[in-house]
Amino acid sequence: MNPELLNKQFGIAGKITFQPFEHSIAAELQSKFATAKVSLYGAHVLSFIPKDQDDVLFVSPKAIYKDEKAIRGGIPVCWPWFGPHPVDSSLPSHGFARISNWAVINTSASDEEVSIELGLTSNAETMRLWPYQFEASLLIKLSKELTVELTTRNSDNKPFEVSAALHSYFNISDIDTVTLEGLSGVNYLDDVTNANGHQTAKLLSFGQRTDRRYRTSGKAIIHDSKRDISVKKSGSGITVVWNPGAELAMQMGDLAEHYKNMLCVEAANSLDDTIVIQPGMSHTLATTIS
Ligand SMILES: O=P(O)(O)OC[C@H]1O[C@H](O)[C@H](O)[C@@H](O)[C@@H]1O
Repeated sequence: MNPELLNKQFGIAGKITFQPFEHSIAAELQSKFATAKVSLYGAHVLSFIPKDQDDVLFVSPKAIYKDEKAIRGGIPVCWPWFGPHPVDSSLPSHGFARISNWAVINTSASDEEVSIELGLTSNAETMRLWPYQFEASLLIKLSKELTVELTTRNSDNKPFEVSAALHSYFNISDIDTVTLEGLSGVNYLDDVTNANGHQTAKLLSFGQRTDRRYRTSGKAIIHDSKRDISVKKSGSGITVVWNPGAELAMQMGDLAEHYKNMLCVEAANSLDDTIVIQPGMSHTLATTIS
């Protein structure tokens, strides 16, 4: 598909247009309240800009745009596994959705909301990486809020297991001063120390490498000096909180010093919230950002 054909088939005047973007194509969405940009490579939301605000999402100025590489920032779709593959570490980290080209399935627009649905279906290449027939879709709805819904449908004749994350990178003023609310009283697995923990403080602060999987389905609020960002979710029993900290970030060519301006708060299915999907059934993991 090229942008002209996509504009003909799915473009909506003044609301949705398709443009060439790096090695792929991006959809630009414009609602009454905000704009958003979505790359078809990875079904990757790259920006969410409410009127008169800065981008709510962070994309690294050092992000690398090429096939087989995930874009550093925005909302990578980690699927059908989160983190390293459970048994074969040679397979792509965080699955293959974020390094696959997705198709446009549908677009729609009303006075209040603009939406686009992207799809990824099993094929010879995905069967090599993950031997199941599936239909995945990512529905992106832009109104005052941004909602992203990842639906996995099992179109095979045997059950399969999925872990996943909507790995949202938020644009923040300074990792040393930002705080995160909503995790108090929640148990977590600390992936830096590999130890279990329990959050007692009302606000979580950073300033060092943080990589935790919190066992919660509740909402979180980022308190930044310039605004609050609310991260709601559904179909998710795990919230991943990640910032690599200075030392690790400096080893990441596509991030480096820009780690200071990002915080990941991710609606996820992982650990004992890994989802088993029976043939013909589906599961939806969703996040709403405002
Ligand atoms: O570098 P990536 O493959 O995009 O992964 C980035 C990060 O994703 C998640 O937040 C994990 O919890 C981290 O352990 C990981 O480092």
